Amino acid sequence: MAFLSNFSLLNFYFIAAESTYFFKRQFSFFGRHNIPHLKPSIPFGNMKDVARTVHMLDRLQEIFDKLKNKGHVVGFYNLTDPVYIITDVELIKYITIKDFNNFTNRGVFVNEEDEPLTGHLFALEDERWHFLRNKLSPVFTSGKLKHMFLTINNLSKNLVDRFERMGKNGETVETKGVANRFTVDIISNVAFGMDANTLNDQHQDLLDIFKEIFGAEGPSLLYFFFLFAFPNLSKKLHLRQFSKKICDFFMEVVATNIRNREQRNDNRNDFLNMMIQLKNKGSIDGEISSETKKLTLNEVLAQAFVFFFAGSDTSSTAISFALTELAFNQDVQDKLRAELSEKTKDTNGDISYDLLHELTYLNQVVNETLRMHPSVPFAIRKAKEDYKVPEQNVIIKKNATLWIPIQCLHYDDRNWENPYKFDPDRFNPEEVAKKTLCYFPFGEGPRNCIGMRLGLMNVKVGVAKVIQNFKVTPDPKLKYPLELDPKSTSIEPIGKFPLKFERI
Ligand code: HEM
Repeated sequence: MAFLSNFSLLNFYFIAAESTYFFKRQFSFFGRHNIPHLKPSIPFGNMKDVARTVHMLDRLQEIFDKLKNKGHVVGFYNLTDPVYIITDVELIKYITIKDFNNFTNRGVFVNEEDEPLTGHLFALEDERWHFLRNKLSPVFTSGKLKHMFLTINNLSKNLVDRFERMGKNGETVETKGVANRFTVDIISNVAFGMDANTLNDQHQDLLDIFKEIFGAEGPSLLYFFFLFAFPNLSKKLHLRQFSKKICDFFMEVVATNIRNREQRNDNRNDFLNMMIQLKNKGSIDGEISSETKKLTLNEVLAQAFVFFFAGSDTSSTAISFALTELAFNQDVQDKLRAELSEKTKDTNGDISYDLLHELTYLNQVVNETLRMHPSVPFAIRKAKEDYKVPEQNVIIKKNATLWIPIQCLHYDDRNWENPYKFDPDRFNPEEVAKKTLCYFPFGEGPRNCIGMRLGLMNVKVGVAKVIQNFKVTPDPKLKYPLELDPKSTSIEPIGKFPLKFERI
């Protein structure tokens, strides 16, 4: 017994010494490389209390504000992983555009053997990313978007009906829940040709999956940050990004739709058919392409999945924040409604694809929403080789992770006057023409958001239709300025988005 307890004691000392060495080494990284940073704490680095009492974005903002004048690159410990935060707009242009070859990848979790759906555009690297990006870009040309617009416009009628039903008699509506249904219906339709109709309470299965990916039912935020920080270790440990249930569901639904279309020779002009063409012929009908290598079925399924994953919550988050800001800023809401009435007076309220692009104030409102509440608050890159930061005595080390803190840059008072005020006039076309904006809601460079125009269309149509039909006001319980809910895996205020919709 004595021997055993001596052995355990030795083991204990050994593990304690090893851990102390590990943490000391990890947490001295920025000190050794002369990068400004805030003192980390063991074992969470700069993530102490995050996802419990502090929102991740509030912590990032605190670090950015304290250190932004101390260097173009500052340090942040995501758990024990040192992450370089870029605070300078010129350097962001270097990283995302000029020196893109050194920062092509994100270095995020991919495990195609265990989870084929992780082999998607957002996560893939180098040649595989390049091949798929080239193949998928024609999906978002103007002609194809016009076609998608018809779907979105039709679904917006269901959106209005649902707000009307739920908001009857002055009831408060949790707006994000409804906006989620709208964007799930859109993306399911355009990405896998499925008439989900969740706005009319059909396909609860899709909503359950959505909630498992984005909601409280899914893994905690810290789990995702672990996958982010240690993608290779996570792969070795066979950790999953998405549960087997989610993967099986998607693979079954999309593969069945593909099979049915192939059997029926159904040549609908939509996203799924473009993917079927890429799988069977290597190119999309009517598009000139020098590369005719075909996509595999798994590649098609993973891309359909990433469109759902990257396209639905981003758009519904933006719609929910836009309506909430409009509820608290009635003057802006009135001005937007006046533009919509004026521009649609000859069309009986209908908005066509071309008219949508003439709605300048709507554009300003959506831009300002994405400035204050970017649905993707930071972009990620990984350095392939050591990188000397231009005009600074700083080296970004090979294999390091970089974050471009989109949201912090949007609140940076070096670039924006009165940044915490919701003011769509900052995007007035004459103002915009005068200066280069520090504005990255869809990222930057060749690796920017491929679905930008579709995302903007979803948000604009959703917001326009609601404001044409309802006066939107906040539930008295909702605090303004909005405070983010630290525990939520989505970006949402404490108490979510409770609003009232009074029919006009
Ligand atoms: C308001 C809506 C949206 C916002 C704010 C948004 C934002 C972003 C951002 C910031 C990135 C990272 C860019 C970078 O690293 O430089 C991104 C990437 C991406 N987004 Fe979006 N997005 C939206 C909608 C969509 C939609 C509708 C789709 C597809 C249907 C989509 C698909 C993607 C994909 C596939 C990537 C990875 C691109 C690549 O690595 O080549 N997004 N998005």
